[in-house]
Amino acid sequence: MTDCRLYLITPPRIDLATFADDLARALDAGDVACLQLRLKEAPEDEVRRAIDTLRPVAQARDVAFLLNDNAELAARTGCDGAHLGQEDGDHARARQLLKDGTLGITCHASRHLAMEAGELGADYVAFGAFFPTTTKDAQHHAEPEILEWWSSLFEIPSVAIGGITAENCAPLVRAGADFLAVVGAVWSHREGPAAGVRAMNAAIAAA
Ligand SMILES: Cc1ncc(COP(=O)(O)OP(=O)(O)O)c(N)n1
Ligand SMILES: Cc1nc(C(=O)O)sc1CCOP(=O)(O)O
Ligand SMILES: [Mg+2]
Repeated sequence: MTDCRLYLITPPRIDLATFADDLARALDAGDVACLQLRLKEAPEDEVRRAIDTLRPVAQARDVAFLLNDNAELAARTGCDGAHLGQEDGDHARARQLLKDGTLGITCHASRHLAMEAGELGADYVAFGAFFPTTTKDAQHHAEPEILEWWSSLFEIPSVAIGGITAENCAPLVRAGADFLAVVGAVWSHREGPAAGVRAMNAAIAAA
């Protein structure tokens, strides 16, 4: 029995009028540990409206609501935390702003970046991209060995990301990933997002 859980990320662009219902159906379909709001290129007022609409949907289901890229806005709007990349500002300042909230940090395929993130108090470190992805232009490639190495030495949870699907995720679960972060595997699932959540949970359990 694995402790690995699903970490859901929104598509980069959403239609807020319909997305809240889609999200509720997806979260009701199976276990989801957290939802990251990742609206690339949206102006701040649009991100705020999305937070106001989607945060209650997630939090009512005990799904942690994390904001991509902006720890200050996350702290001001009742989010449970933020996910920051290496180019997303001062991580130490973000740790202060978020107080007890969750801070996740992108570490690509770098042991050095992961140890740095752990030292400044990250709640999880994210490695990727493990597989080709069309969701973003990923510049780094990670192998499952980095998950094995990390989990053998550190207690801080790891997140695996990048092109992960129900079909290819087993080696990442077996290598010790604590969370699998996905966009396409859920939102582009051929039978819809709820089926995507069910398929990911079944694959994690079977790994
Ligand atoms: C869980 C998780 N891991 C990695 C990323 C990538 O973050 P970043 O490098 O800042 O890239 P963008 O998401 O901002 O394009 C993530 N968002 N979530
Ligand atoms: C947002 C993101 N970050 C990545 C990284 O490698 O840091 S890969 C990625 C895209 C994840 O989407 P999908 O599950 O559709 O591949
Ligand atoms: Mg970022």
